[in-house]
Amino acid sequence: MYTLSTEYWFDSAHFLTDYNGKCENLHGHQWRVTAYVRADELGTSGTEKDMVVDFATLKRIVREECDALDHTFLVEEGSLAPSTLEALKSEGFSLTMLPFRTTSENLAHYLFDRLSSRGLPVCRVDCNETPNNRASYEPDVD
Ligand SMILES: Nc1nc2c(c(=O)[nH]1)N=C([C@H](O)[C@H](O)COP(=O)(O)OP(=O)(O)OP(=O)(O)O)CN2
Ligand SMILES: [Zn+2]
Repeated sequence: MYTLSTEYWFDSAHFLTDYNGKCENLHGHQWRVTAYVRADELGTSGTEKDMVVDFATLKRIVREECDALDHTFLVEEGSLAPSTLEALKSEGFSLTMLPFRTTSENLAHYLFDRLSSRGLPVCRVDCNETPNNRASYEPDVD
């Protein structure tokens, strides 16, 4: 089994709905994302001979997914009044509407699905909310 990983990051604002503490307030993180791809066998020909995936491809896709979230306000759908959303948009703020509570666990799962849908043989995604606090998502494989 071969495993590759690459790391990238995005800076975003969020708040946690139904949180009894400071994280219910709007605040920001630099989320650091580590994506792992895995294969039993290496490529046999062309650019990806003896590779799981070309690092250039892996880096590009992970960066594109992180850049899509970077410097946006991650908003859980239904967590803000429509008038608030309109006011934020009218001020020119970039919002990313997400159908889940914006925990690091859910963001790791979301990014896993995004990377998988783009054809990467992703096996795990880590999402560090702070240098010390990390959530990982990896599906059951049985
Ligand atoms: N399991 C999870 N717990 C928490 C999450 C999460 O995504 N998954 N998220 C938060 C908040 O986003 C919060 O911003 C994190 O705050 P905190 O852990 O307090 O981190 P700080 O670095 O700001 O802590 P200090 O030690 O106070 O500096 C909460 N929990
Ligand atoms: Zn937070």
